[in-house]
Amino acid sequence: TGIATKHCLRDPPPALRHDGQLRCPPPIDESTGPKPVDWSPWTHRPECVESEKDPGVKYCVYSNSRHGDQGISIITKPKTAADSAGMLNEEFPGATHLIPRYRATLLSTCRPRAWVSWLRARLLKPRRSWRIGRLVVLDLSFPKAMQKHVGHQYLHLASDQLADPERVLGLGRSSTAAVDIMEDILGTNSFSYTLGGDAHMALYPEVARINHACKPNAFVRFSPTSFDVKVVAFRDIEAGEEITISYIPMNHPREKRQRDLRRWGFECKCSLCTASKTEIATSDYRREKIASLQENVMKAISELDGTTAVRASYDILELAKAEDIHTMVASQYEVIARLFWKAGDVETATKYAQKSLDTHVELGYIDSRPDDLELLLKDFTT
Ligand SMILES: C[S@@+](CC[C@H](N)C(=O)[O-])C[C@H]1O[C@@H](n2cnc3c(N)ncnc32)[C@H](O)[C@@H]1O
Repeated sequence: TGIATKHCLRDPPPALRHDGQLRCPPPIDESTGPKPVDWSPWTHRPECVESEKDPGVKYCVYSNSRHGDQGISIITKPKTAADSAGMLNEEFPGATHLIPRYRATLLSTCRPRAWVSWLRARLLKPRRSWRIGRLVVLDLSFPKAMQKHVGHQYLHLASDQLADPERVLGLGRSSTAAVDIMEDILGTNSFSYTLGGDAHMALYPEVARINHACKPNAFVRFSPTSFDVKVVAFRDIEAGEEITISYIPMNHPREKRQRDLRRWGFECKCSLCTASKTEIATSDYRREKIASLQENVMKAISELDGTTAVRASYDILELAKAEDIHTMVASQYEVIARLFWKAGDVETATKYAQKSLDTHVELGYIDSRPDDLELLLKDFTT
């Protein structure tokens, strides 16, 4: 049932602030009441529908059209919305790397539906990022729980309640199966996103403008505490160079990457996929070798053959470096650390654990915290 938000204390005196009951809980469904009600933190009355397949399970559209500059709409279960409402008040921590002037450049050069590199950098340094928020978030179980036309109706409502629905409607569309424009836009442009522990899809209209490359120069980092995302540069991106991200895991050979991307509705034309035959063969050779060495590591671990596991892991590390798969380099340091830890060599394990953390921080994947190493080593023992 709904909660009458009018009667709760919006700004309790400091002495009472510890008592959560006195605060306004976020309204969770459409039955809160028809009259002037403070829907805070939502700007619209949440519209809800019961699952066809699972009676009793409800999904609602929650919108705040003033969040950021484009608003936010979330289609999810009431509990997830209530639990995550606090994220609306948060910003991505560590905002020191922002390059605000990017916004103007990005928006003015926007060319919908063009594959050509519309998104160009002025100059982006490694670990420098540009912060973006405002989106549509959709619980992945929602489309399966609804009749198609009901699902589409709620998707349209979610888009209509944003500050500028045109920003969503102007996005590229490439699905062959979708029957509805919003379904196509979400399928073409959204990311997997976890909210309240459940799988969701998230659409960030600005990130959606970034093309895929199999050797990208940037990646998207999601905030754990807010709805913001950052686009972080892996390396210096020159003025005029296109900003690219990878839509898929970065360590696969060309054929597998093309297969995966066809599911997104396109044939990849990035520089790696269109390189010379020799370059593609060289890259595929290394990536296939990484995959077979990973199998060797697993086999050696199951046979308690630490020496073989460590040797194969070093080989993977070198191949990942040669292929510029930065994320794999960082995680491979951790694999090596864990193998040494298992073998009882705490000193070497600690050295590689630190290298893994440093590489993640250098890449901008994580922000450095004083207890990082301690926490990682603790994880080795559990
Ligand atoms: C998320 S959108 C990217 C932005 C889009 N190019 C735009 O201008 O709005 C994904 C679509 O961009 C195109 N695209 C992205 N990366 C590509 C690539 N590496 N090769 C070919 N097409 C690509 C495909 O049409 C794909 O369906």
